[in-house]
Amino acid sequence: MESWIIRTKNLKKYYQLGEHTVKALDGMDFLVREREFVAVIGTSGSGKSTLLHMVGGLDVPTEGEVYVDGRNLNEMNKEQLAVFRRRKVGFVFQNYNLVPDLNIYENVVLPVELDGRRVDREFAEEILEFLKLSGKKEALPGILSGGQQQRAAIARAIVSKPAILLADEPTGNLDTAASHDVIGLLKMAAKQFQQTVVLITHDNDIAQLADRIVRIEDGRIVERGEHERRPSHAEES
Ligand SMILES: Nc1ncnc2c1ncn2[C@@H]1O[C@H](COP(=O)(O)OP(=O)(O)OP(=O)(O)O)[C@@H](O)[C@H]1O
Repeated sequence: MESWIIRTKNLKKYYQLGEHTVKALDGMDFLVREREFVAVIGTSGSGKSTLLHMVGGLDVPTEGEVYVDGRNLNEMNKEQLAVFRRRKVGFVFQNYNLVPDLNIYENVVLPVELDGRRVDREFAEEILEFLKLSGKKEALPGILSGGQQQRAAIARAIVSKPAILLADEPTGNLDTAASHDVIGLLKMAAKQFQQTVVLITHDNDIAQLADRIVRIEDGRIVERGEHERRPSHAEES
């Protein structure tokens, strides 16, 4: 049996702008297997970010359902959703969102501390080493390159041991070499720490690094990429 860690059912998100209805998502059945690395591509305005926000519990749908790790997000209240976001999901955005006054180590462990949990120092060090940031622990974000800052943001997303990582154009501010470096490391880290990744990108070359590419247009999936290479665990099951 397939094991879907993310499953949306007839997902719709409509925005009313005066007389006009913007159908950002228009009946989307988006499926991701456990530990899969999926790239979502599509033109500007096709609904990619909206989809990611729904899956990450950052926004609520107009209609339809979102299941993550067997739980229906629609059935969660505000507090449950906040806990879900803190524990189940790691977000990586285009602009890194690092706190400028905290050093890299402090930035990376901040979400765990804010969640009132004990920091697993050894795990944090392991991730930093994995992402080639061991030498930058004491550095403030401002002196790091874009690629290093994004790797720190990825370390921060992974350190709370979420089941899924949601990355919205994480290479949008990086050059080609840094982009490939960051996504290559993200992929290896996700494998190492057994996480599922959904990556939004405009960049076809970057998308090729994923296990599967899903293409969306006008709030609908137009290509599921099922012919693409599957992750080894899915082949085994
Ligand atoms: N809060 C909002 N109010 C009104 N319309 C919105 C809102 N958020 C998104 N939209 C519209 O929904 C559609 C999908 O937006 P979305 O940001 O998901 O697209 P995208 O594929 O991520 O685009 P991009 O690649 O440019 O980031 C667009 O037409 C956008 O203008």
